[in-house]
Amino acid sequence: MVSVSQSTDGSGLLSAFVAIAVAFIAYYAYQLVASGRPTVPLPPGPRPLPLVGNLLGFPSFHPWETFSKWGETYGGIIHVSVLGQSIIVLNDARYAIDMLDRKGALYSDRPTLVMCGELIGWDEGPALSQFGDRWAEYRRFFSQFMGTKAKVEAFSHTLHEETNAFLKHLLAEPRKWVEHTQRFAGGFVLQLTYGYRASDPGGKELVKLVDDAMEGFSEATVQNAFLVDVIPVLRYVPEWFPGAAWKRKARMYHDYLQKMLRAPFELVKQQMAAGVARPSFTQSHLEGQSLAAEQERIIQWTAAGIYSGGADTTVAGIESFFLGITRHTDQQRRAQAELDAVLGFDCLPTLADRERLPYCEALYLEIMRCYTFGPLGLPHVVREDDVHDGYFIPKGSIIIPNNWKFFNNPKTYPQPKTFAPERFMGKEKQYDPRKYLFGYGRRTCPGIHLADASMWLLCMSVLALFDVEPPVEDGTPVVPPARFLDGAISHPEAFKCVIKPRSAGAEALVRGLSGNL
Ligand code: HEM
Repeated sequence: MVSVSQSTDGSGLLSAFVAIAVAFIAYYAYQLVASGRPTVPLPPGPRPLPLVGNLLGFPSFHPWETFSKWGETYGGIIHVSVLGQSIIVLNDARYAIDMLDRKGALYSDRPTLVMCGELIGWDEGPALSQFGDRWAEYRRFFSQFMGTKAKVEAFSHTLHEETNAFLKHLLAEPRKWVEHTQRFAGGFVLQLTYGYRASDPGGKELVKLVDDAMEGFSEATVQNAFLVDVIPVLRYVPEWFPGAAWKRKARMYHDYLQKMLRAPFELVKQQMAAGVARPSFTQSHLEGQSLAAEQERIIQWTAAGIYSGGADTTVAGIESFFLGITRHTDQQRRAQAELDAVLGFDCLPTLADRERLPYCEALYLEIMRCYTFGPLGLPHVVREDDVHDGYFIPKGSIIIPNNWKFFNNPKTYPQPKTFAPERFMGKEKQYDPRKYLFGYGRRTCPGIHLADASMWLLCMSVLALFDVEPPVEDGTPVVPPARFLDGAISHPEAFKCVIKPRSAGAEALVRGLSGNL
């Protein structure tokens, strides 16, 4: 042990200082090695409180707006912590591409969501599975089924049939357009996955099953919407406990999910046994196979992943399109003029016409950007410690890409508050919003081609044959506000619009269409 007071000539003092400094350095180095932390700082962010971190300031309403405000102070990458859980918010798309896309092997896990994953049961399915063998198996099935535009073209007959049915419903009962949209989106994926039509007996009930189950998914994936995600030990609270209504909700959504997984699947099996099953994803994987229980469960979940992944998201996209064209009737007219010029009056577009309709395409993309229904996508988790752009990203951090902010970045989209489809035309074409909206890296939405084809065809068919306008009160159009609900998939708030066929010819065309009514 070194005693400073015993030294008389100063060299003892010096060696004592050196010894203390060496001890400090050794201790600090040990701490770094033990914790594995490099000597770089965390990304900046609002100051955390002891123990709870940023829990109190963490937004539960429209988090993308608060995240964007934080961005004005702290920049493109922000660190916050909630009860010791690191959360990294990305406000600059460059970070999302560099981290989630380019370092995909590191940034492709999912957070453990106690409510949505463990209690309701979604953690067994593709969207919340951790990066690993089972998840890779799901992705392999998705890719075989719908991984390219060419594969999706094989579904175009079914898509046209369901679009026709939608147009007929729209003509008959225009006020129920949201209900028709749900039926269209649910009905289309129902056919692909199980060969069952929404118009078949019991079809409506099957579509409702997915809506009920997806309501639980959407509600429970909002960051910290349920206290049990913040304080996991609450998972042990019994249902009868005062204030545990959320626990009963978890059971209700759990039951919906199990029903959604099993009911259509069992139906296909029964139909196959009776020799009346139509071709579908499920039928093709069961035909002539004797599957072990685990393999059967994977097929069941993959089918449910297609069915549930496609229904609610597509509805939100189509609702946003209706909102966009109701609010921007001049642009709606210009798109209709292009359709008339390219296809002729009272004609329906097909997927093959897409490239000949650049303004329609630009309108579709600008609505995705301005009226985004996927403001935060789904969160990723980093598997190991990382250093990115000089910042330390601790293993297990939840990464949230703030798509809403990306879509409002004036560097990528000049004058972002201006609705300008032209930004997606010509040589100066700006960044395609689908690159953000459908997620990142290895977890990029596997339904991207299917969703894009089905939304585009339905939206363009509506434009070709219907006018969609704001309601008129006292001689003045009442333009609906652009307000969105919370949720991983964010639907526009209910709004009114007036939908009429564009001409007698358009009406006659719709009446004559064949479709699964
Ligand atoms: C407008 C429609 C859609 C949007 C905006 C959308 C968006 C997304 C997003 C943002 C993710 C998370 C990506 C990430 O983690 O970075 C995702 C994942 C997923 N989507 Fe979609 N999606 C849509 C339609 C569909 C369709 C039609 C299907 C199936 C037919 C589908 C199936 C899935 C599945 C299974 C996952 C989980 C993938 C995984 O975690 O590996 N989605 N989607």
